[in-house]
Amino acid sequence: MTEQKTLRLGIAGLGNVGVGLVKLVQQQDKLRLPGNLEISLVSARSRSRNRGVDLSGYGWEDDAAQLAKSDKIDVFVELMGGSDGPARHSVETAIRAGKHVVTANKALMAEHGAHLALLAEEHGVHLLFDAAVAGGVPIVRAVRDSFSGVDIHRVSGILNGTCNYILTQMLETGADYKSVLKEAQQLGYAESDPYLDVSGMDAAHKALILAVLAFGAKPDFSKVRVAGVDQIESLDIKLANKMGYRIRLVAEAVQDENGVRCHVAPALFKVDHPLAQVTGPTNAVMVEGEPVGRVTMTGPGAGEGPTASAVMGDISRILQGAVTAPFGLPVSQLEDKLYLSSGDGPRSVWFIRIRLSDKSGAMASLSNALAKCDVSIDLMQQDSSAGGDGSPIAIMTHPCARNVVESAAAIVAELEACVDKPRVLRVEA
Ligand SMILES: NC(=O)C1=CN([C@@H]2O[C@H](COP(=O)(O)OP(=O)(O)OC[C@H]3O[C@@H](n4cnc5c(N)ncnc54)[C@H](OP(=O)(O)O)[C@@H]3O)[C@@H](O)[C@H]2O)C=CC1
Ligand SMILES: N[C@@H](CCO)C(=O)O
Repeated sequence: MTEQKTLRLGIAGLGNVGVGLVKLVQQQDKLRLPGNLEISLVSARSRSRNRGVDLSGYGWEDDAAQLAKSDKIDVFVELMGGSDGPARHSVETAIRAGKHVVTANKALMAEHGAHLALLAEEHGVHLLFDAAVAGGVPIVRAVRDSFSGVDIHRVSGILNGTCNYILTQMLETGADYKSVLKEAQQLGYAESDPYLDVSGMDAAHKALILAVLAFGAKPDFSKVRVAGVDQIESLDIKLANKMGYRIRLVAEAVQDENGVRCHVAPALFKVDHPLAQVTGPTNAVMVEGEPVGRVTMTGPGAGEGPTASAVMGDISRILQGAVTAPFGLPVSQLEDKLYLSSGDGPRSVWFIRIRLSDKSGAMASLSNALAKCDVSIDLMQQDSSAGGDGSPIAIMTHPCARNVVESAAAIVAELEACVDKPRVLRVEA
């Protein structure tokens, strides 16, 4: 029998995920790892903070980049976050020093992934990031490795646990946006800057990583169209619900004749649609391609334990050996094929939420404005119980292009009877 390999870890970042990883390493006897792990060095900003785990046996390094190149480690685990600054610097330092790297940092991989992957290829080290997309769901590994024999045409789903938690809690408990976001932060789902979550940026980082893995697209974050949930109000969720829909933040990367388009936006799904049934911090990712058909993976997308388990999966892979290109294909083979879709895009049904003043003629001016732009109304719902300024009205249109409905919304916004900016959301088939 061959002797079991031992890897020495250096962990930079002892927040939600870092502490989760330390706990897992401390319980490694219960796991099925193909070797042994030792934590040699750890780093965080505050050395004195009580983190609820015993760190007394590990060396401490104030500077993550010093830790990254220390002779005392074999694997650098980056769990600090941030697309630049210490995260980027220390990962580069580790790779240049010949250390394997594991990171959960999607912002870093989306914005500098090609550069870091090339560096890792040149130095013959692992750069693994399974935790960066969908937390505990092993979708990175599945798309990169298991589906490398599949001609993928679409990857889509719910990729941000915080937003999904906010959207479901606001509906289920009636709580307001701010208090639910605070809960998501307390539960360890949100980024240290939660703007990244609610603006859709975090899901966009993840969607871009999936686009690189699924389509061999060269990463370019400026080619991702992003909208978040920060503009969604309880009223929108309530009106959508009354019409039999749920709002979800959906991310998608699709290959078509023009290349690969990648976008993130809130959209409405019928209550019986599988994505409408994904609640709380759960993520769901659907991969469609030939000859496999459609595969959906669902599971906890955020939080200490699930994310740490994904980091541990990557460390376990390093124990197994064989270094492969971080994105599956070598960086030299990634192609410039991401493109920003134009406004006309595929035709769709749209949900428009408007607040109209209670003056006579208000409804007539609204339907005239929509008719002028060729936006035809399929269903209309009024919520007289909502209170506040104006009467909330929700409309489902007949299918039309995005630029058509957006021009109509801009004209409606200028009507004297319109109290605030109309909300326009795509209704998914
Ligand atoms: N939370 C989650 O559910 C998930 C998170 N991720 C990713 O994992 C990474 C970590 O997330 P999370 O644990 O939630 O973040 P936290 O904010 O909880 O923790 C960040 C940690 O990094 C430390 N840190 C920050 N700057 C430095 C620095 N310059 N040098 C050394 N340490 C530093 C902080 O130190 P201190 O504690 O002293 O302030 C803290 O311990 C991020 O990239 C995130 O996007 C990925 C998937 C899921
Ligand atoms: N903030 C992220 C963490 C997991 O990547 C989320 O809520 O999904």
